[in-house]
Amino acid sequence: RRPKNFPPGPPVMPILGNILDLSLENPLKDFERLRKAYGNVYSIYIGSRPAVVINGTKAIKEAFVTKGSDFAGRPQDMFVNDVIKHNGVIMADYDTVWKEHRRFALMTMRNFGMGKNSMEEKIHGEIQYTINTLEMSVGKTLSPQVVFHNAASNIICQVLFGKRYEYDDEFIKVLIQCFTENSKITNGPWAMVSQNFYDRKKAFKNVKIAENLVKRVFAEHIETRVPGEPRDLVDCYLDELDKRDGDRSSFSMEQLTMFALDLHFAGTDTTSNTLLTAFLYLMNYPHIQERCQEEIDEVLEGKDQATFNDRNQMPYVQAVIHEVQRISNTVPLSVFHCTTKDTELMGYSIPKGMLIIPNLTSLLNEEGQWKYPQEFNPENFLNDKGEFVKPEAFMPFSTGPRTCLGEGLARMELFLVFVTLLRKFKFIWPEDAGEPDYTPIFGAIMTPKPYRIKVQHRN
Ligand code: HEM
Repeated sequence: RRPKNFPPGPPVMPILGNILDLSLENPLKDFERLRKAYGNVYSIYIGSRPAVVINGTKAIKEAFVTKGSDFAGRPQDMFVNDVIKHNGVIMADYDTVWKEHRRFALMTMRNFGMGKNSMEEKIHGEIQYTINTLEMSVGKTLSPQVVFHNAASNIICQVLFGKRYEYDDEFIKVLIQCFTENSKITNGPWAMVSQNFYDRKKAFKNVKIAENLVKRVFAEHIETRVPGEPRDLVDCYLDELDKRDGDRSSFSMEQLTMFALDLHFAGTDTTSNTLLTAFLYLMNYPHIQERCQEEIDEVLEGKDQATFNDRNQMPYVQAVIHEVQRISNTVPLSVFHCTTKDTELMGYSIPKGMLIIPNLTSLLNEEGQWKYPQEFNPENFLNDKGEFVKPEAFMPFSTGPRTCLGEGLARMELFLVFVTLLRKFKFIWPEDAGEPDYTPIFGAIMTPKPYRIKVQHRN
């Protein structure tokens, strides 16, 4: 039975809890059904473990902004915590390790954002490889999955390791295989219910392989670095290690390993799947693609390449990119949180250590927030004067102290890739491709179903 004043929810079965109330293939519709039945804050039992599901702008803001620190923990007793040996930043609890590493990552990425070797230049450098690949397919069709995945992976590799990798490079191939397998193992349908279902050995082995790979890159860095003259995030971390007192600092080579893997993992599939969604819709809404191209041509006339600042002169393009992010629902249930102390939410009592599921999907078509909640329509982000506006419910990166650490980088990537490719190419839905299927494949990160694109040069 639920404790007094605990959020309501469906009746609980012994051992299984509410697991039969949720489709294990895709529970998003069930979460919405339960929201309608029990309100924006409700509870479910995953096996014998209670969890509070938070829905809608008002409750999400109260939890993660107004009571940010109360809701900023991460569960520490899940299988994934063991697999990553409690290291890294994504699953770190609300503690000094998390605070110091988060601050370090934000500061380092900001510093690389400026100057000659800036983030913009790194992104443009990588886009050139994407353009070359597309050039080879002009007039033909190609599968864009690998192209966008490769681009997103290489941009984050440039930031972390100062280099890019060809897609068939052993380093990147094996690293991605380890991530993909472990995502399946730790997020699999029964993963939350019982650890007996996990392929535990395989998950630990994959982490070991990934760790050894990045450790080799660190060894190269240690050999070739000039202290105080960092080339990338790994060099910055090594400088930081020099400065800190080894015993009392939360920085260590062990932490660096999972930290780097975390950033690569978090920065690759998220951005590449958003780009995949963008091009899926642009091909099937050619009038939207053309209107973007008109605006891009006008603003960039006489310029070699776009800068991130150009977005301020492109309200329509901005609206389309934001609408793509809304519709793609890339991280549908955010990353699970955990309460750091006994607290209250919307009048309910929530004890310390409670598993919290932020249902970001509930914001996508929330009543009163969107002009056209059920359709792909950039008007959702434009006011009557055609100016770009961002409704409060737009939170694909979550909100509060744990909000996505890579938001700045992701937004810059999305804008520069989108604008540069649309300026150069026309993207066409192949004649023999049939009706597009917009329903994504459910996962911790949503993925559009595989599709092909036809590329043409613009006149
Ligand atoms: C379109 C792209 C992206 C989306 C939609 C996205 C979304 C999210 C979301 C929803 C969270 C969970 C926040 C929370 O727990 O409240 C998150 C966390 C995180 N993201 Fe992203 N992300 C994207 C790109 C990136 C990139 C490029 C990086 C790499 C630098 C990154 C690094 C992280 C990290 C490290 C966290 C954990 C933050 C923490 O626990 O303090 N993300 N992201």
